[in-house]
Amino acid sequence: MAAIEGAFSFSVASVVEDVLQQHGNRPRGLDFDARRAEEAAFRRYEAASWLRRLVGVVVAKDLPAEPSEEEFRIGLRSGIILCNALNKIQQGAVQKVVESPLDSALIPDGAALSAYQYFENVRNFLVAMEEMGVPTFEASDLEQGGKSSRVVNCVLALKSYCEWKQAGGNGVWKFGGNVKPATSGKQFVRKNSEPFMGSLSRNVSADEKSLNSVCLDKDIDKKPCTSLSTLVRAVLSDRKPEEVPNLVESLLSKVMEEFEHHVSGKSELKKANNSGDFNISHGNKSLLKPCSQNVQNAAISNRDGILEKNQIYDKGTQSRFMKQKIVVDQQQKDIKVLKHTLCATKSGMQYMQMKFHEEFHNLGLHIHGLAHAASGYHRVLEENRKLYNQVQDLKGNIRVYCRVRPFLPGQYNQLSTVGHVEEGTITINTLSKNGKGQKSFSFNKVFGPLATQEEVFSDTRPLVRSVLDGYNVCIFAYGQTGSGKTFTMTGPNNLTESSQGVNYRALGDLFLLAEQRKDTFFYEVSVQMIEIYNEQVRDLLTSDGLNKRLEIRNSSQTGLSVPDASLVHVSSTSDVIDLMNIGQRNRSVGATALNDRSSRSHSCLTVHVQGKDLTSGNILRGCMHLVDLAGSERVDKSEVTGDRLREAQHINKSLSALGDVISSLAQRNSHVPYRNSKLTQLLQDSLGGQAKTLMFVHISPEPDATGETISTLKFAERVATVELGAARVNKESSDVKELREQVASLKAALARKDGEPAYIQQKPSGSPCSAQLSPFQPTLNAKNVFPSPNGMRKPMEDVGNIEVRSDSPLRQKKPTMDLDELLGNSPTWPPFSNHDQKNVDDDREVGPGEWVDKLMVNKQDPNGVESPLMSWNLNVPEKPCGLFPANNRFDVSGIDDLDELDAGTSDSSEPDLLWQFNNSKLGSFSNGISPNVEKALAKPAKSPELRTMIPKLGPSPLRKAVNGAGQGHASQQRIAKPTSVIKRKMGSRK
Ligand SMILES: Nc1ncnc2c1ncn2[C@@H]1O[C@H](COP(=O)(O)OP(=O)(O)OP(=O)(O)O)[C@@H](O)[C@H]1O
Repeated sequence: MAAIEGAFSFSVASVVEDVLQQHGNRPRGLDFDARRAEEAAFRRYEAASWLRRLVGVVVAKDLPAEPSEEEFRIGLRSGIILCNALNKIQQGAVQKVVESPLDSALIPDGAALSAYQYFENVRNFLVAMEEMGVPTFEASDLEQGGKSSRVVNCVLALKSYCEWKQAGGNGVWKFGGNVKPATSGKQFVRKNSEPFMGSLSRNVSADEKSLNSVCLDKDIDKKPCTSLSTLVRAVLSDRKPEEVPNLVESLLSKVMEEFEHHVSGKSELKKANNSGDFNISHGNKSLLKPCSQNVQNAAISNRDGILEKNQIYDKGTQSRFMKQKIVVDQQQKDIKVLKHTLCATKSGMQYMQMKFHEEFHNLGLHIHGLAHAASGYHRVLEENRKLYNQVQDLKGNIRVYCRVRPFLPGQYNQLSTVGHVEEGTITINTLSKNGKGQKSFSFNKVFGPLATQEEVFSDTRPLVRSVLDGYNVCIFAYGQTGSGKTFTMTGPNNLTESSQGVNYRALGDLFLLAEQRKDTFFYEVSVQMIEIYNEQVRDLLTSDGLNKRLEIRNSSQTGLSVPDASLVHVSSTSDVIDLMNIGQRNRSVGATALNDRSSRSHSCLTVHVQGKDLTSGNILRGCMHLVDLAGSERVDKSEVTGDRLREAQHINKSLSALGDVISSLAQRNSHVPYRNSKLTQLLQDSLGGQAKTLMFVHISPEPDATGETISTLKFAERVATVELGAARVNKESSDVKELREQVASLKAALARKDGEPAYIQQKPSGSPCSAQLSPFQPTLNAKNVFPSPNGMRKPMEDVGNIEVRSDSPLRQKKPTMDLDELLGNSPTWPPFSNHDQKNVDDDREVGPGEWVDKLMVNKQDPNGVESPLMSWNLNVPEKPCGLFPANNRFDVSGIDDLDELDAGTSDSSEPDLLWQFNNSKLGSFSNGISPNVEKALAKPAKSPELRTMIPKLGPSPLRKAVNGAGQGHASQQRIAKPTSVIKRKMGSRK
């Protein structure tokens, strides 16, 4: 029976029950319900233990090995165990298993989240089972008690499917049991015994049975069979023997009926599924007998139900499929559209890329062109700047750099008076009657408030360096008090390397360059430091310097304007720093509480450079004045008294003298009033000579200084227009030459009288110079002595700050006829080393006629020929009848005020002299002396004594001087004074 039951998978117990009911006597003592429950429990245990085995106890922790129906339901309610089991059998059958983070037992049934998760899992499980063709249950079966039998059936069907797969099952697995497909199993279940029959009749397929037989060793598998035979035996045991055959017959026929019903149901199902063969493992059609109408009807209705279900299922699937197809079609269409769009976008992008490249290329070309134009523009600008500077150089203009001081700490919230600063232009915001205005000024360079000391110096460097090439250089700082003059020239009080001013940097640069040139030149650098306070010149390098009054001598042969000031040899920047510290200390000694000396005095650091050319032996001399002027502001004299008033007067005097000199030079006046102040005297060589001059004009940014700022800038603009003589040199040179020739004629006349060599006496009428040159040409390098024809500013080597070799005749002719020098007994500069000291000593020994040398050195013959003066010098000086006393001194008795004399004799500039000269109508004179010369030469001398001497100048006095030992001092003066005057005039053009 058990075999039959197993083979045909329907419930024999229910058949027996039916039969007994038909026979009207239900077996006593038989508890069918208990049996059904027992059977259901066995099946549940089987399902549970299979699940536990399959998914592991850990995953199936909520599922006991032998669960009650409630435990079984709750254990599987989350769907996790089911899904995991299914995935174990068919990987990926349930794509996503929602694992509940909480123990499902702890979650209240009504918890929305867990309910949703369970539902998700269970639904996914059921769908997958459906797709596999495995009988399923309804999700609600897990939610309500009493329906777990269908779940058990489903699990056991899955188990059967698993075993089929494990046994190498291929193709489509066919379920052999008469279990309803997915949703409702009611058609297959008898109404009156649903719970029991559910557990007995469903899912016990032949396959399952066979699989069950595999597990025969387990008691659980034997129990249904055992209980069935026990049931039959129990039923038959209390029957009378005559009842047994009937009972058995009806029992068998009932079994057959059930069997046929089962078979026909299967076949219907098979047909409905178009599967062709009905899977009956041990089925044998010959065994089938005609079924009763009921069974057939049931089977038909069952089949219809299946078909209907299948149709519904198919329809659902189809509609789902259709929907999916529509979606897929739509998506494909979309993809096509997208592809098209992508293509269009791609080609658009390519086009744009191409265009971009094209434009980029064009832009590159454009930028290249612009860059080229810009560099060209910059080149042109640079070229312009160079040309401008060259023109300035050619014209000999004073360079003017303007520097704007930044606001000092605590002033930052003020509005600057400086509107705009460009390369060479500065615009000042002004306040006028008409409201706000602007005024622009142009200079060689303008440094804004942010300019560093290094930047300022870098534009000054070339000028400084030319000192080593033998130029005279003057750099002076101008501006009102507190505008930053000292800052630029020296630096701030707390000096650092980066804040060092022009003075330190200039000296540092000189040493650096001297070092670089040491293979070709030997340089010696010496320094003087003076201040002009209240029109008194004081030495800042000696402690008692403030008490000693020094004199300024522009024509000093030594090249020292203030020969009496200490001249200290320096060989390094640190030497300079030490010296400047001494200078600053000495300067501050003179300061009082009321009077900051730096604001009230002019200070001047003068650097003297002497360089010896190691190959030619030539000596270059250059000097550089670095001047920090007193504050330029106009002092209202009514507001100050006493010392302050005196200071103000002196400052005003010296600065207005500077202004006068500048404007005289700017207007090319014949008279330039250098002598009106010590300052202009000091700067005479730099302002009117062939020096390179740079003025730093400083302005403050404060609005209340606008008035001073404007007047400062106006002054500076006037300074910028001044031409330093180069243009005048050409013109003046020819005149000077003429003068020289006339003097030479005088000399020749003298010589003739004294039986001088024939070449002197035979002076050609046309050119007095040319006839006298030849004998000296071998010993005199005229090229180094005479000015170049174009009159351009030249290195001192060319224009006069040069000494030729010590053995040169020129070297021996040192001018000492300057009045100041004659009177001042000035020290020799520079303190050269031994071999040079000899030359210096030689210089001292040179006596009469030295002025000629000075004249020669400073003014060269444009034709490059030797001047007749030279020949005169070479022949005359050592004669006992010398024109000048050997001690180089005039008899100046009767000239009380040296300043007066000085001013009288050298107040005029060279143009002044020339003007006088032109007016004197020099041209022809008999006996080598023109009356005009007398006039011209006599004019500058203020002393009546000197003036009375001039008319006597001529052959006779000279002759007297040469011949007559009795010619006293006076006659020497008569000659000397005019020549001295000439020399001074020439010397002033140095
Ligand atoms: N370019 C600058 N950058 C920073 N500070 C500056 C600058 N120029 C000047 N100063 C500062 O301004 C103040 C006045 O400057 P400085 O003493 O150089 O003026 P000055 O014109 O020399 O005055 P005086 O006429 O009294 O000598 C100082 O404190 C100085 O450090």
